[in-house]
Amino acid sequence: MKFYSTNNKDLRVGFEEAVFNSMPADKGLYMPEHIPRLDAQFISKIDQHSLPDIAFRVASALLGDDIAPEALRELVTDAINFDAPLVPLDQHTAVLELFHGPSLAFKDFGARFMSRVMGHYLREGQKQLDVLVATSGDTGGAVALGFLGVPGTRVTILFPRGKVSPIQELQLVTNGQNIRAIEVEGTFDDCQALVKQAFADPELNAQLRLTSANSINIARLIPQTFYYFHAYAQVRRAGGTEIVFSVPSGNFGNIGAGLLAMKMGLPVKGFVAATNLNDTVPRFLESGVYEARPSVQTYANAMDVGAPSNWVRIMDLFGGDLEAVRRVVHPARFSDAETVRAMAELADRYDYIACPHTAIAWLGAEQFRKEQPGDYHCVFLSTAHPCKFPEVFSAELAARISTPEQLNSLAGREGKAFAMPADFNAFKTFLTASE
Ligand SMILES: N[C@@H](CCOP(=O)(O)O)C(=O)O
Repeated sequence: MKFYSTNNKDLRVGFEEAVFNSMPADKGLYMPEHIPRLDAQFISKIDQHSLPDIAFRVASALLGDDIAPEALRELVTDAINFDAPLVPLDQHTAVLELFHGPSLAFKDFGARFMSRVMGHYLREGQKQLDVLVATSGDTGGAVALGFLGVPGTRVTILFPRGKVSPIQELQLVTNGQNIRAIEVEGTFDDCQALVKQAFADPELNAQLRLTSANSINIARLIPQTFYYFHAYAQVRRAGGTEIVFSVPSGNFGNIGAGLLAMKMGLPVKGFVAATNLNDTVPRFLESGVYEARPSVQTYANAMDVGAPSNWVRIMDLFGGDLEAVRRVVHPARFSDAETVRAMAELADRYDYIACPHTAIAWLGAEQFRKEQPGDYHCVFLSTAHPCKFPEVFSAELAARISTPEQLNSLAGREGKAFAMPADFNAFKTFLTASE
């Protein structure tokens, strides 16, 4: 499979180059040159397949022979070694829990797959790979665990100071070994802009072998399609056929992967793009005017993104046709007050404790059902375990949050983060000084 830049379809590169270069020099994003359709037979019998099986089929369709089948199967099975169960709340609504991996967030799908793809291509004696990642909360922790101790790699995580939850911060700053963290005086958008500027800086790229672990990297996006097919398989087992997915959205990689899955043949009735008050995309879908605004801090901090990177990919998937996007992607936005009320309602009505991001996705599903009643299944995505955000819950609800074993490894750990202004020269000096 070749990958083109969304800014120049004539620029085509192989998978390995797309992964390591992460972002084309023209600042577009890489997309597969054609979207393969999965075999209709396979889709019709998908309920007979396990998550690793589905993941292998989808990855093979997207990568062709870029990675040999046996190696790809091994890679996928090793990366996706945890489940993504669909938990029913009522007859027509279910939550897809994507937080059962090591960092307790859906980012483990992308980070684990990507680190293994890079491992597959890395050769001894090559220049050290400098992996840069900007995070608003969850991506950094997943990437850190994905690369911890991987020889030949060094990871630099940038996060906005004081804007991630205490547990997320521990996941970012306590890794040691080949993982370093920088707390940036600014927002996630500042962190993301610094990282993108680094990829566009010729001097830096002559000195260091830089790569991105954000969802601008196509290797982060591909594995996120797996769980949409897996959700469909589970809905089919429960006797359903038609699905609306409600996706908590920040950088728009998650819903972008869902739309890619749909283009590959996954039967979907529609998607809800559910945001917090960082609503650049809902505003765009409503008004047709794209205006990225500086992000504001909310309880659903991982979605505090003002300039979502992956929106260009979504427009590209629909050939730039906004009306076509609008037919499939339904916008929804919710305030902190609505989010907290939804968390309490989920607990009361269903005895389900959801993190703020998940609660926003549920609100999106509820809103869609009110607008378009019907016999379809609403699947809302749970992107992080609630134990990452105890401070957002009332004391009574916080006491009901389960403690997954993944949390134990953080207990009593001391961390370290370098403080830095949102200034490119300071970032560049940091990267080169510690070469
Ligand atoms: N929501 C993310 C922000 C980074 O987005 P990504 O799509 O590049 O992973 C986070 O939790 O850090």
